[in-house]
Amino acid sequence: YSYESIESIIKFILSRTSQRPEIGIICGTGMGGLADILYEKESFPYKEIPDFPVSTVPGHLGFLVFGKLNGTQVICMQGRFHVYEGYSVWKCVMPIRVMKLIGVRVLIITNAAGSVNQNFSVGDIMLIKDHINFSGLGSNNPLRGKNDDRWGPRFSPMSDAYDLRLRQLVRTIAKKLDLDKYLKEGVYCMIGGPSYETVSEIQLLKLLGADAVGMSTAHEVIAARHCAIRVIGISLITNSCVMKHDSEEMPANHEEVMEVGNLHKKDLEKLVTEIIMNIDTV
Ligand SMILES: O=P(O)(O)O[C@@H]1C[C@H](O)[C@@H](CO)O1
Ligand SMILES: Nc1nc2[nH]cnc2c(=O)[nH]1
Repeated sequence: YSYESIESIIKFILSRTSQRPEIGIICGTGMGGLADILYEKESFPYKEIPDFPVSTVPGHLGFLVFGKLNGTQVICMQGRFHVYEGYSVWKCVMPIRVMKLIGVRVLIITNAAGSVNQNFSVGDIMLIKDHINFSGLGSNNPLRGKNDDRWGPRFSPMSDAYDLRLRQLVRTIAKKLDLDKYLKEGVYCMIGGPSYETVSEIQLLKLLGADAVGMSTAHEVIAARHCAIRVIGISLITNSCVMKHDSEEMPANHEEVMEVGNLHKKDLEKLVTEIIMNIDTV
């Protein structure tokens, strides 16, 4: 997508809504309900937006939702694009550039993830402090190819990808909401998927310093930071990864992932609502 092609997508969308949000949300698997916290909603099915990919994964509805929360305008991706769906990594992150041109300054990225850290429990919320972009370390990076300086520089730092002050805000809010017992902080590792990890792969990720593993987010964060959008990353721990060979534990499965997403919907809604209401303070 050239800069100009994103501009023409923007033209299509903005001619159909007067909302101009500065805060974006990406809903993880089973967390599409996050859009329910908005009112005065205007929803655009991805399939009706020119040049937009479509959602193919259960638990990702496929709507771009504009709406308000306590007077603050928000744009929400009810469904994200994964590389394993067959989309190129640059295509998966295209909506982030759309958000940039709409005026988004802060992006709250949520995902469902398996726990690698054995101190984490299903239902915990992991505030992402860093990521390991497993597939991106080779060359599957969303910024690969000719750089357009209108988005950002050729070489983008990532050592400060997950905004420190916003993380402090999330911690404070979690405490206030009495969610701090569920709040963990850690490193998210993105793998390509769609197969879940083998036991040996989980052991490897543990050695590398990963606390949770999933199939999204890192590429989105890279695209967001490249165009100077500040990022909050939140993983809902939906399953404990099997750490030992020949164990009787239940293998990871997408039904469980979606179910846990649904079960902890209210906690996430409360947290995200309060974050949005206080974002201007940092
Ligand atoms: O879109 P997210 O990262 O929340 O979804 C995770 C990764 C896979 O898409 C799916 C596996 O169950 O959940
Ligand atoms: N790769 C990966 N993605 C997930 N998404 C939700 N749970 C998992 C998991 O265990 N592994």
